[in-house]
Amino acid sequence: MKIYNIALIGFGGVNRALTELIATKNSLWERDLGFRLNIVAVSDLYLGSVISPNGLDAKTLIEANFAKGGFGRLSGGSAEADNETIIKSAPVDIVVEATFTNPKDGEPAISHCRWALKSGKHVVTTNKGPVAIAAQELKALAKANNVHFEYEGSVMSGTPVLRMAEKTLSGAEIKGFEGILNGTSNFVLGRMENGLDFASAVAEAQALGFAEADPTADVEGLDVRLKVVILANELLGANLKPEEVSCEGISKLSPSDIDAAAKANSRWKLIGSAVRNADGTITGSVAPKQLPLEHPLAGVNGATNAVSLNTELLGSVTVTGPGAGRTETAYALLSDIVAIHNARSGSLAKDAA
Ligand SMILES: NC(=O)C1=CN([C@@H]2O[C@H](COP(=O)(O)OP(=O)(O)OC[C@H]3O[C@@H](n4cnc5c(N)ncnc54)[C@H](OP(=O)(O)O)[C@@H]3O)[C@@H](O)[C@H]2O)C=CC1
Ligand SMILES: N[C@@H](CCO)C(=O)O
Repeated sequence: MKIYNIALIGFGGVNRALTELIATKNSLWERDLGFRLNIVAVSDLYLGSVISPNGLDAKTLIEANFAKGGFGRLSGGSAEADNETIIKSAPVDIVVEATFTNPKDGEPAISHCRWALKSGKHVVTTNKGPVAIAAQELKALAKANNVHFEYEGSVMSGTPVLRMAEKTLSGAEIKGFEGILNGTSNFVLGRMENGLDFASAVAEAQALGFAEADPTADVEGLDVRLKVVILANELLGANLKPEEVSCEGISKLSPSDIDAAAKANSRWKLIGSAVRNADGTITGSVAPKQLPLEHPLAGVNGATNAVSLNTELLGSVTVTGPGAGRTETAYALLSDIVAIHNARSGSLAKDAA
């Protein structure tokens, strides 16, 4: 049985949810997946950082109500978030990057991933910045250092879309996609249809753990823009940068726009899409669209996301599932670790044969 030592960078909703899963499910994972996870280091802007080579108790990490700088009171702890030292020096196999997504330049998360990969550590992340802005560089670094860079949760939370397409749609010739790719804005639009005002609906999405640290990224479409870039680059072989994707969010939609759509048997949805043009170039866009109720994406509600992949050989293939949520996104991290475990176990078996 394998034990993976891990470092958590950022200890907000997602990494706390992963810690809760570790506290309750390690024995199950040992039996069903063939590994356990051992948290050896944590670093968080608010709480500080801590390294404990033998491992930190996951239950204590969750239940202790640490104050600002609280990790400084632990053995091996500091009141400062010394990410660089933790990432480079902690004796871990996997760095779990779940700090805030910076839609402008992806930092500091890109540096976190770089430091980890250069130190020979696998990276699993739900952070969209490094994947949308620096995937090529980070994948090359991973390859050069014989480690993995995995990021299933960067699109549609724990709902498998990147790995599903890569593993099961090879040869189907994906020509484009359109989807609902932001849980917060979809949730907000639904709450507004029920008569709630925009600000209260955003506050609800924040309380439920769907929204970004700065929810402007959700409602102005910046988060979807990163996801369109990730999907286009991964599934269509594009080389898009976020600023090349046109972007409009939902903040200009008024209650009367929402009512007018309902009277016309339709619904506003924030749609992210990309298409391969006749000349081979790829065009991506993010914009609110008024969809007739019979449209397949019109019935996707709350924080659920869906993406329809337009393929040459299969026609349209639609994947639907949670697009946000703490535990749902922690599952994406687990799925990345399972992928690493299976790939490493497979190559060890091949070496032994
Ligand atoms: N929640 C969700 O449903 C989903 C989230 N994601 C992505 O996963 C990541 C984590 O999300 P979530 O846990 O919800 O976000 P949170 O805002 O709850 O947590 C992020 C944590 O990281 C800390 N942090 C921020 N900057 C740094 C830094 N430089 N060094 C160390 N710690 C830092 C924050 O501290 P402080 O609060 O003091 O700033 C906070 O504790 C984000 O990138 C998000 O976009 C992806 C899919 C779904
Ligand atoms: N804030 C994002 C999280 C998932 O990336 C959303 O609401 O979809």
